[in-house]
Amino acid sequence: MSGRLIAVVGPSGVGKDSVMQGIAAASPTVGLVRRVSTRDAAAGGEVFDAVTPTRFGEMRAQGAFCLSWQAHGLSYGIPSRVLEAVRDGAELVANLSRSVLPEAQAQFPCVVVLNLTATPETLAARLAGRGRESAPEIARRLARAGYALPAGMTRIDVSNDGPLERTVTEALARLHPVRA
Ligand SMILES: Nc1ncnc2c1ncn2[C@@H]1O[C@H](COP(=O)(O)OP(=O)(O)O)[C@@H](O)[C@H]1O
Ligand SMILES: O=P(O)(O)OC[C@H]1O[C@H](OP(=O)(O)OP(=O)(O)O)[C@H](O)[C@@H]1O
Repeated sequence: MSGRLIAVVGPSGVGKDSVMQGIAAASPTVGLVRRVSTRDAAAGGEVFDAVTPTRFGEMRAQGAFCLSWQAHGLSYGIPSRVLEAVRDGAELVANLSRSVLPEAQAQFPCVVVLNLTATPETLAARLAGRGRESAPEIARRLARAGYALPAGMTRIDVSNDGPLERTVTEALARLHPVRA
């Protein structure tokens, strides 16, 4: 039986990486996808595989990614083995751009979108607190917060305005409902 990709999406600073890590830590059956990105390896935060833009282009040309996109002046890729693992039955959680959701739906046997939300005030405070981006870069990320999600996908909306543990508990309860 094929598995499922849990696509975690939402505006910059909403807590995608934090919630993904919480889900993987709390649920031994859910695996965490490690992205490839041209972001500086020393940037901190998310654990990812850092490559140069040239290497990223080579990898994409060689079919190393099942999904890839550009945002914030950076390139991001999901390794092709992720698609193979889901086809083989794995349940994996990945941080995706909202712009690649239709492509993810077309490629993967099953996708559920975990859409995280937070108020603009929360987003601004979290990005400033994270300290990974400059003030102009934070402003550009906040301007993208309202990016629309495609219709017609299985989607779970969860607020991450409150404590992280509460968000993780609610997300897991809705991803893995207990059947009587
Ligand atoms: N529920 C929460 N409460 C308080 N701080 C949070 C919460 N979720 C995430 N954060 C913090 O907010 C910042 C942005 O979180 P991050 O996971 O990097 O978001 P994203 O991946 O969506 O940009 C980080 O510093 C993180 O520790
Ligand atoms: O099209 P969007 O849905 O706006 O997403 C654009 C990009 O922003 C996020 O990247 P990244 O994790 O580098 O940034 P973030 O941690 O600030 O969200 C997300 O994972 C996408 O790669």
